[in-house]
Amino acid sequence: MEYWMIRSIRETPKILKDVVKTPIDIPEDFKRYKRILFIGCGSSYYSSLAGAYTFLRLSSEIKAVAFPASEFILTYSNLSKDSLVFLSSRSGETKEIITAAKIVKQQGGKVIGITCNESSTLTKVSDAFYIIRDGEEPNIPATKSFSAITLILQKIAISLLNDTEAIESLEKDISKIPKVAKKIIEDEKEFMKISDRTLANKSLFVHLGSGATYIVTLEGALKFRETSYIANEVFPMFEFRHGPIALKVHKDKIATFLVLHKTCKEYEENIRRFILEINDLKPIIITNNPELSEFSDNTYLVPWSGSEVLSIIPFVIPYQIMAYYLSISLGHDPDNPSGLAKYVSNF
Ligand SMILES: N[C@@H]1[C@@H](O)[C@H](O)[C@@H](COP(=O)(O)O)O[C@@H]1O
Repeated sequence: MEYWMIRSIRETPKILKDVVKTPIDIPEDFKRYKRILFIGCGSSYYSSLAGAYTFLRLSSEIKAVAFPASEFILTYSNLSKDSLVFLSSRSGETKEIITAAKIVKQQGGKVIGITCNESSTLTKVSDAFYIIRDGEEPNIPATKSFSAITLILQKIAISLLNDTEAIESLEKDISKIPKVAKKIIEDEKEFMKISDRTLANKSLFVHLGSGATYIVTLEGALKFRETSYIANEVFPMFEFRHGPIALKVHKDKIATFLVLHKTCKEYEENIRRFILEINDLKPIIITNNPELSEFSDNTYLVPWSGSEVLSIIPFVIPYQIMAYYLSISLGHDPDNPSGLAKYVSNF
């Protein structure tokens, strides 16, 4: 039996094509804001991290930061004073998001909503909004909607940069993402094999990433938690050496994912040494650097040659597919994970 989750993943290239074509028309008076907040819950929080990361890497003028909506409400709401705030929510109904929108407006900030649900409460409380057409998913774990929300946030961030040349080159990269996504999805069987070979019978998944791929590993770990109920730990790659490496005593029970975009040559040697250091964990390596593939029998070479900042979508799709097949092989229903709802309606 085939579940909705895999069908949604397969629809990713199609909805990304629409996002690529979506015109970005931020109202002129919103552009004066020099602080930008990205807020979401669950997968939409990780998309929000991608939005903030885009500014962090590419702009020295605009200060951007991402929060889970609950943390914004409890601790950081004063930051929305005079800020432009992107609130992302697939459903547009998550209660923390709606509460956050009200706080932002009370504080004099502007709210831009990003959602797949045009008739949602979020669109009603936003000053402006973007709709992801066909982004709604019958499956509870977000897949194509995660990619689409991530892409629109990154597209918006890029449109607000002050460097025409950089914008042009990044937009070229953006236009390549749907095709690359399609190519990766054609490798579905490969991920099924990795999942069968390596993940069954493990009780802890450890994920190591850096920069954009750190965000990928956060979302990837959430997919495994949601669909397979397995414990997952996520670390910026080299942080693993500062304590968590002690987990190696359980090496037979751990599946390790090393998810890496090509880095500058200067640090390649450090990465090689690190891979040797964790060799006994037999990492699954997901990378676009062919030179790292020799380090494991379990490697997937991501066909992405564009900017590191825009690598989140190409790198996350393998994770979504592996999570799907693991859930199936464990006999779970990936569309309706136990105890989870599409969105949380109370706060
Ligand atoms: N179980 C779901 C998550 O899978 C989802 O990511 C989150 C945010 O939902 P939304 O993006 O609709 O606000 O809500 C629930 O917790």
